[in-house]
Amino acid sequence: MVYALKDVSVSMNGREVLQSLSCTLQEGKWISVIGHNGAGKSTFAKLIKGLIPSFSGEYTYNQQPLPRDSKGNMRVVPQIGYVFQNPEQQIFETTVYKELAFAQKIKKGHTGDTKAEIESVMHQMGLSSDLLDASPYQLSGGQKRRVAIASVLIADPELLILDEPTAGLDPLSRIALLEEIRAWQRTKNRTVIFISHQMEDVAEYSDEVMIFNRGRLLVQMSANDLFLQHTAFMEQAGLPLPEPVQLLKLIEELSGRIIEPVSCREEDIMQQVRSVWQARGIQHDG
Ligand SMILES: Nc1ncnc2c1ncn2[C@@H]1O[C@H](COP(=O)(O)OP(=O)(O)OP(=O)(O)O)[C@@H](O)[C@H]1O
Repeated sequence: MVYALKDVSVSMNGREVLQSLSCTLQEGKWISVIGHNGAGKSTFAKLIKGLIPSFSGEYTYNQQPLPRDSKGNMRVVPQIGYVFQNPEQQIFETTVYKELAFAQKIKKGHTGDTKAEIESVMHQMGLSSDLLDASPYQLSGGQKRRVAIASVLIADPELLILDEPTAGLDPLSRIALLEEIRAWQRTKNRTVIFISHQMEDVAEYSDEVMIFNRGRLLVQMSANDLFLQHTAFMEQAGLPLPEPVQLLKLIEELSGRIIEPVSCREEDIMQQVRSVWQARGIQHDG
């Protein structure tokens, strides 16, 4: 599956909020979307989901135009899941089970094995089945967020949009949640569009990164290329580098050596940094 935009512009209240946007979203990729407040990230996500009825340019799915209604307006794309910011605010059923059963019914038009599917999605999101009878309001913030995400995953979307899914979570809950989403994505080979202001998470999880700047897509490239080779794009957008990359640059400066980690993930960077450090220690000892 490939979603593609070609020369798309979006105007709202007479102002162009996305300009000449062209990109492709490939199957099985974790694509992070970064940029300052107001850069156009959420508008891009809504556009992909089909929530923006009218725009100029082309939006295709597997090279075919996406369906429109009789007035030519874009329709909501059902196979895309959208987790809005603070999704737990949209939980309204009295138990976790009812919330997920409701989501399953409306999103999937479902009449099959409700309970088994609900338990499976709970498991994917690291939630115990013991919580099925609990009121969502008894859950912790992290658990509530997971239930809200599970209610989107239950429709088995082929592309999942997450708009700042970890906002307000503590560091441990944040990592646990992202790990669960990554496990889901990898097992099913799904595409994730991840909007985030946390550059460390972006470096850790992304295959590709899209930088938005003032309504324009500045660049779409692999996370490794962006954070290890082409950091000028981050400077151009006024965005900070992930902390491990900042450390890498500092050590390079201090050691006078170019360090080439295999990826921009923290573990790979720290491994290289440690070996440079150790090599210097041995030199000093000698
Ligand atoms: N319904 C609307 N009507 C008019 N302008 C809008 C509307 N929705 C968004 N905008 C404008 O479009 C621009 C992009 O907004 P958008 O929400 O896409 O930014 P963002 O990058 O997601 O920001 P943030 O990081 O704060 O969520 C902003 O200037 C915003 O004010």
